[in-house]
Amino acid sequence: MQVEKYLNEIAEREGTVHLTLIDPASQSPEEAAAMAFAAAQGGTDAIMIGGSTGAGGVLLDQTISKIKEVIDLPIILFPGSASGVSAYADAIFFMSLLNSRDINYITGNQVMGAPLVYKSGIEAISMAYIIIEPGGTVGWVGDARLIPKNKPEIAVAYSLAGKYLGMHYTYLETGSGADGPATPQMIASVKHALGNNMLIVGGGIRDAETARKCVQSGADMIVTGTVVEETSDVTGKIRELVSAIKK
Ligand SMILES: CC(C)=CCC/C(C)=C/CC/C(C)=C/CC/C(C)=C/COP(=O)(O)OP(=O)(O)O
Ligand SMILES: O=P(O)(O)OC[C@@H](O)CO
Ligand SMILES: [Mg+2]
Repeated sequence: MQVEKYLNEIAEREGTVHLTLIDPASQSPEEAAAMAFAAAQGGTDAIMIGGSTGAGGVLLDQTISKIKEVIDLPIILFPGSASGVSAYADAIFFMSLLNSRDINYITGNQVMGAPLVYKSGIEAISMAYIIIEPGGTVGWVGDARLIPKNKPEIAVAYSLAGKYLGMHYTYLETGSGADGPATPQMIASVKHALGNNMLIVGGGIRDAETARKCVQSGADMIVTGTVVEETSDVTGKIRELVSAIKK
């Protein structure tokens, strides 16, 4: 429970958690380590590692070990499949894509990955993963029945189902590189239904204003990936986002 406790305590103390997503397929392990170092300087709380395509094996392990050489922040796996499990990480978002049509994303990869998580001793953090329009690559890969962005009640129903199944975290995802995150109305409705359960929001968050709106609507944690990959000043960008969302 160490990493989950760490995140929940930050949410409690500072109002919000900032997570930086690094895709091991997008750059070399050394470049990933430089990004993670810069993100840590900017005040991010933890690093998420994953991608919807080709994010496993030696490259994943090396990326995590290089990052661990330069920072002390928790490294949390964000797996696109069972091959996204690595013993080098501290924890894994052990998620089920609740609105997938494909059983492999609901329980299949989890069954293949669970023994690896058990053997490696990394911490599993249970999470309901819910994909909203437009959904991006992850929506396509995960064969999600995308939730229309103007239908908060459907997102609420999925979030409650996840909570009643015992999942501690709920992730509202619009897809990496989306035009924006879930609407304030959807975030507010879902958080209201979840109560104390943690709500993560990600997809298309690029600036302080958008991040702040998510948090004011009820997000407990904000994920940014693309903006960090694209900026030339990672520390400055993270600092901008972090100072917008923390109290
Ligand atoms: C718990 C275990 C072992 C597996 C879970 C498997 C599930 C449910 C996967 C959900 C569907 C999926 C493909 C998720 C990928 C999550 C992810 C890492 C998305 C973001 O990746 P980016 O690399 O930013 O996006 P692109 O792929 O678009 O670049
Ligand atoms: O790359 P971005 O758009 O920041 O999205 C992050 C995350 O929600 C993707 O899983
Ligand atoms: Mg990617």
